[in-house]
This record gives sequence, structure tokens and C-alpha cells, in this order.
Amino acid sequence: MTSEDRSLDGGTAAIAPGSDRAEFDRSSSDRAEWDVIVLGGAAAGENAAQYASQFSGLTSVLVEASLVGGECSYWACMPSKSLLRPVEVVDAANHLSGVAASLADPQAVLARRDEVINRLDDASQVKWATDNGIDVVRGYGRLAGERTIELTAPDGSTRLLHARHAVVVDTGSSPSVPATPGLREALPWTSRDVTNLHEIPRRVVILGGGVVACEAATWLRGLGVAELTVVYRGDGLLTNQEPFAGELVADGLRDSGVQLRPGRTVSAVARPDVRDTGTGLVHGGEVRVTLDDGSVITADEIVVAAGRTPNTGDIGLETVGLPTGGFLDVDDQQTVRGVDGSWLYAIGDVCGKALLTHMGKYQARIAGEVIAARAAGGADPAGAGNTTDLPSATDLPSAAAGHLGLPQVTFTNPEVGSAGMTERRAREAGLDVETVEHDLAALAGTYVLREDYRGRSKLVIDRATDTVVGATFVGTGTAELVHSATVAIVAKVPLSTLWHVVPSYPTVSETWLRLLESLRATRHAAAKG
Ligand SMILES: Cc1cc2nc3c(=O)[nH]c(=O)nc-3n(C[C@H](O)[C@H](O)[C@H](O)COP(=O)(O)OP(=O)(O)OC[C@H]3O[C@@H](n4cnc5c(N)ncnc54)[C@H](O)[C@@H]3O)c2cc1C
Ligand SMILES: NC(=O)c1ccc[n+]([C@@H]2O[C@H](COP(=O)([O-])OP(=O)(O)OC[C@H]3O[C@@H](n4cnc5c(N)ncnc54)[C@H](O)[C@@H]3O)[C@@H](O)[C@H]2O)c1
Repeated sequence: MTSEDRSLDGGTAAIAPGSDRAEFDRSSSDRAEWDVIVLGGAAAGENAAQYASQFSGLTSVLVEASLVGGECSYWACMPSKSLLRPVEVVDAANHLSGVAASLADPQAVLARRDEVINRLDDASQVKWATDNGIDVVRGYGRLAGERTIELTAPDGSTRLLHARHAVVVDTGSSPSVPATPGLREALPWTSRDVTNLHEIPRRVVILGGGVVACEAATWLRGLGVAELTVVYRGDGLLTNQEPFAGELVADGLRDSGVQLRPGRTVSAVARPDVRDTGTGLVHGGEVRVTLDDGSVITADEIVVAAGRTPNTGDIGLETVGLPTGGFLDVDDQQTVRGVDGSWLYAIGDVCGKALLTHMGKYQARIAGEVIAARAAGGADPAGAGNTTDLPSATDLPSAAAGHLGLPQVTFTNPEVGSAGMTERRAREAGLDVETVEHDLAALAGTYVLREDYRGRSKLVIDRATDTVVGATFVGTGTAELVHSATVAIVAKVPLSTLWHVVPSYPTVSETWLRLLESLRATRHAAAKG
């Protein structure tokens, strides 16, 4: 299997036969020096090690405290998408005349989720690493000065690991739990519980209106939660998206029977009977959730989906002169700013640029290539901070272009796909923008998908270059449209060229043509005065 074939960050769920974690750990346990040490073995970290070592001859190691593959593989992307897909199929079927479907066996859906997450066994990921010449060391790592990691092994013993060239931090993020009175004491479900649920509570309150909250509300309701309330600050859901995205998702949730409480937050939580039953099991008795308007919701479980905290509080950043607890500030080579010698890199959630697996993996590919290029630059990396012979930043791979594209899909009903900047962000960036929107329900391609199609698309255009800098598509079947927008944005395709990119009939992608036609009409009218 290649890295792209294997589970989690992308692929199959089957556990590869023949891997032997214990044997591998023994073989690497006495080694103390590699060219590259990756702290945190998530999908991004795997890519960093791969790209640093694949064609360079550099040695690399993943230091992983838990499961190789990270959050995405076991407690985030993969379990959540496996829970959402059956809900989407049922909903799509029930909006076509002559077709009827139901989610008849929720336990079977949970069983398939368990297959998708390899039953929390990372043997196939470890095998992929070792097959690719990447070592894996189990344990918790902390920086202990330049190019050095202090490893605390699972048996509690400690030892120092040294990197000849680079250390890459890929320690990810953890759910933030607000300091609301009684909330932490109530042992609320976090993203780990709600993706790895083994019990389906009858009544649930979700705190938050972001991506995790909206997706979790979709699968919990689909799996049979009878009373589901989403409590969120401000007026809208998914506030990082164009406003119509949150509005359409709110409509979809309401239609499915979810109660929305916008503009509210939780002021107190009480759960007299708290039990630490384990991940995905109801954590005790009833929860009384008091909102800031004094109203009280009684539920069987509360889910906190209030953003993420970077895992930088206890990784020894102070030993290299960096502040602890915040996101790591990186340049376009993913090198951490504020550390001399260009040996410390950060990728994934921990650098706070885009908390998405595919963006973390992109950053990892760049970091890996930069490390290999710097290593080939002739400098003696052990010569403490000697960067004089290294390629200059302008000669090195850069993550700047990919961050312009910034694709994201939120797998709600309707799904939300976006790339680049929203109109608000583009204006905040100082661009002179023109926008155009289209009602996706007006397409032949969406009419055949479902009879009551609701959806909208929007382009944000930079007038100075006449290129697309942002695109949003909301509606069934829009997820796969995102890549077309990412290509247009990253490649800075002029609108005059996009006119010749003909979408197939009858597909959702015809919205590109309608958007360009609207723009043409607007510009024609403006030119006529
Ligand atoms: C419910 C949910 C659904 C999501 N769905 C999607 C999606 O569909 N698509 C998408 O693109 N993104 C999705 N995301 C976001 C995605 O999961 C994250 O962006 C991604 O997992 C971040 O990867 P990472 O490389 O930063 O590290 P993580 O996946 O957070 O992993 C970090 C790893 O480092 C290890 N570690 C931490 N500290 C140490 C240490 N000191 N020593 C050794 N090891 C350490 C951890 O054990 C872990 O394995 C979702 C997130 C959530 C919560
Ligand atoms: N399909 C996907 O790509 C996908 C799916 C899930 C998560 N993710 C990623 O994971 C990250 C985390 O998702 P998330 O939903 O936890 O974060 P988010 O930033 O998307 O949303 C956080 C929500 O919590 C609210 N909030 C924050 N602090 C609060 C407080 N003290 N009290 C009340 N409400 C509070 C915010 O107002 C917001 O509604 C996101 O950046 C997202 O990109 C991606």
C-alpha cells in the first residue's frame, strides 16, 4: 500500500497483515539519532517524514504517544464521515419520488464506523511507515533544547533522541472546553465521544455552531437522537463561511427536527450523577443545561464543540525560547519563527493556519521537501545554526500558493464546499472584489438529484487580476465541485479562460457557467451605463 492507499487520511480500512508493532518498537528502541524527528505521528507527520526522506536518503522517525494516524484517522474525519454517509443516502433517497429509505440499523452503522477506524488499531499505519523506511517510536516527546527530544516511553523510562537536521512538530490539537460553571465537572462529550459513540442518547444538547457541531447534529439526528438542541453564540452557524451557507445548513437541521438556539450560550451545567464510563458512552445521569436567558434544557448528554486548543502546552517549547500553549508561528517553509538555525518546523493544527487534514498534509509535503533541500544545501546541520550555505527561502518550496486555495467541505445536509476567501475575508485583505451568486435549484443537474433541491453558489473575484479568489457551493452534490474552484484560485485562471472551461450537462458543475453568465450580464449592463 502507498501512503495514499492506507486508512485514515485517505483510504481503506483493512488492517494490513503482517505488521508487528512490538517487534518494530524493539528494533528502534536503542537508536538515538535520526536526520529528522517528527513529534506526533498523525497523517501530516507521516507525510513530512516521507517527503523528507523518500528521495534524499535522510533517516526519519515518528514519535507518537498514542496511535499513528492521529485524530483524523480515529476520532475525527474518518469516523464522522462514516456516520454521515448513511444519513446522506437516506435523505437523498427520501427526496425522490418512488424511492423510500430508512436508517434501519443504527448499530450496523456504528459497526461499520468501527471498521473504518480499524477498531483503534494502528498496525496498518505503522506498517506503512516501516515499509517506507520511516521508524516509529512510541512515547511522549518534549523538546529538550536544539534538535533534541526527551522521550518518555510507555514504561515511564526516559531517553534523549537527537535530530541531525530537523524536528517537525505535528502534535495537533485538542477540544476546547469553556470554563462554564459545571461544564467540565459534568464530563461532557467532546469530538472524540461523539465520533466514537457506542450509545445513542435520547436527548442531546450541542454547544457550538461550527463545523463539528453542525456535522455532529446531522449524524446524531440521523442515528435517532429524539431531542437534539444546538446552542450557539451569534446569529449564524458556520460563521467562517459565506452567511448563506450557515442559513441553508440551519434550514436543513430545522427540517430534520433539530432545535436551534442561536444567540445563546450556556451559563451553567449541572449533572449530579457523573460517571466516567469511557469514550462514547453516556457519562452519567441527566444533565441540566441553563442558557444565558435563564431557560433550562434537560438532556441525557451534552456535546462540547467549541473549537480547538493546540497541543503545545507541554512539549518543551520553553527549552528553545518559545512561548507555550499557543499556535506555532511558521513561515512559508513551515519553519517556526523565533528559533535560529531553521531546524524547527510545525505542520497541521498546531500552526493554526488551517485546521484541516488535507492542509496539514500539504504543509507536511512542503516541510519535508524543504528539509531535504536544506539538507542537500551543503551545510553541516550539526554545526549549530550554520545557515550560510543553505538555499535561500526564495529557492525553497513554499506553502504560500496552496494556502490561497484552502479547500474545505462540511458534510452537512446540505453540504458546504468552499475554496479561497469569503467576500468578507477578501475585503478585509484589502482586495477590490466583485461577487456573483447563483441559485443552484435552477439547474437541470440539481433537479434530477432531488426534487426539493436547495442550494447556492458564489464567486468572489479580484477586480485587479480578474481571477477568482473565493468560491462557495452549498447543496447536495457540491463537495466534488470544490476542487475545480481550488484549481481556478491557485492557478489564478483568468475569467476570460474560465469561459472556455465547459461544464457537462446536466451536472451541478453547470453552476460555473451560470455564475459567469450572471457576471457577463452585470458587466454588460454596467458598460452600457
Ligand atoms: C469531529 C472532527 C471531524 C473532522 N473532520 C475533518 C474532515 O472531514 N476533513 C478535514 O480535512 N479535517 C477534519 N477535521 C480536522 C482534522 O481532524 C484535523 O485538522 C487533523 O486531525 C489535524 O491533524 P494534525 O496533523 O494537526 O494532528 P492530530 O491529528 O491532532 O494528531 C496529533 C498526533 O500527535 C500525537 N502527539 C501529541 N503530542 C505528542 C507528544 N508530545 N509526543 C508524541 N506524540 C504526540 C497525538 O497522539 C496525535 O497522534 C475534523 C476534526 C474533528 C474534531
Ligand atoms: N468537514 C471538515 O472539514 C471538518 C469537520 C469537523 C471539524 N473540522 C475542523 O475542526 C476544527 C474545529 O471545529 P469546531 O467546530 O470545534 O470549531 P469551529 O471553530 O468551527 O467552531 C467553534 C464554535 O464554538 C463556538 N464557541 C467557541 N468558544 C465558545 C464558548 N466559550 N462558548 C460558547 N461557544 C463557543 C464558536 O462560536 C463556534 O460556533 C475546525 O477548524 C474545522 O475546520 C473540519
